Amino acid sequence: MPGVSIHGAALAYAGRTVFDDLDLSLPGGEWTALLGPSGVGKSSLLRLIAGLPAAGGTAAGSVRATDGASLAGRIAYMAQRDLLLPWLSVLDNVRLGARMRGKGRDADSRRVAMHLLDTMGLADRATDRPGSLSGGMRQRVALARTLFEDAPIVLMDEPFSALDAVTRFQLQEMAASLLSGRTVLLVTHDPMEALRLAGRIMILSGSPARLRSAGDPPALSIPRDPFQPEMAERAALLFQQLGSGSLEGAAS
Ligand SMILES: Nc1ncnc2c1ncn2[C@@H]1O[C@H](COP(=O)(O)OP(=O)(O)OP(=O)(O)O)[C@@H](O)[C@H]1O
Repeated sequence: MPGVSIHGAALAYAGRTVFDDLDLSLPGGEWTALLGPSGVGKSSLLRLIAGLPAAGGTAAGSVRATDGASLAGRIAYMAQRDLLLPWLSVLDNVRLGARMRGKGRDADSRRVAMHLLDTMGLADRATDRPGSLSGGMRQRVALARTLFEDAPIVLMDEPFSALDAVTRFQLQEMAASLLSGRTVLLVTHDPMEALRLAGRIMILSGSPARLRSAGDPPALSIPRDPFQPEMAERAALLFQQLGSGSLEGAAS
């Protein structure tokens, strides 16, 4: 599975530098979690890696796959907003990427999309329009759409944030299993979520923002059991690390 190497990432809006000269490597086949205070630039970094434009801003940097091949068509990106198309059914939203590539209407893709919706507990809403769904349901459809892409590299921006605690727990497990062995970058505000799912945890903080490692997560199998004592200890430390980071910009 290819990793991703980001070099010299920079972003500014109206002369204000959000980050510059950032380097980050996403090891192939592993989950990397990205934590940091609100507004520090996590979504922007994810968008830059996805090759999306910084509307109204100036972005730079190189993003390459470690196998040397093009990244085109190998990245699935789940944005913070679900971006569901209101005029399409839930089922057609899940297979939207394939439809846009001129596929996705065959029985096979219908079966895969229906299976994902079933896993998300939404099989009975397949023919509904997104407007009739709750925020958490919409987020599950967006997650199903991301998984449907079956891409080796997956970028997810707070994919579980709108879910109730029990559904979040279940979908974290499901995503860990379905995306095991993929190269994943997960933006989250939840330290325990990062600790459950990621092989590496990075913190983005300060202004301009800098990246630093939060250290190794506990040596437990993924998805890690949050009820293990070492997870609670590590989460407490991560809270401290995040707290100190969030004041860096204000102090400087
Ligand atoms: N289109 C834009 N025009 C001007 N500034 C922007 C624009 N988009 C983002 N920004 C600014 O860039 C900075 C980084 O935003 P970004 O959304 O990447 O942060 P974030 O860390 O993902 O925040 P959150 O955790 O709240 O989602 C913020 O200060 C934000 O105000």
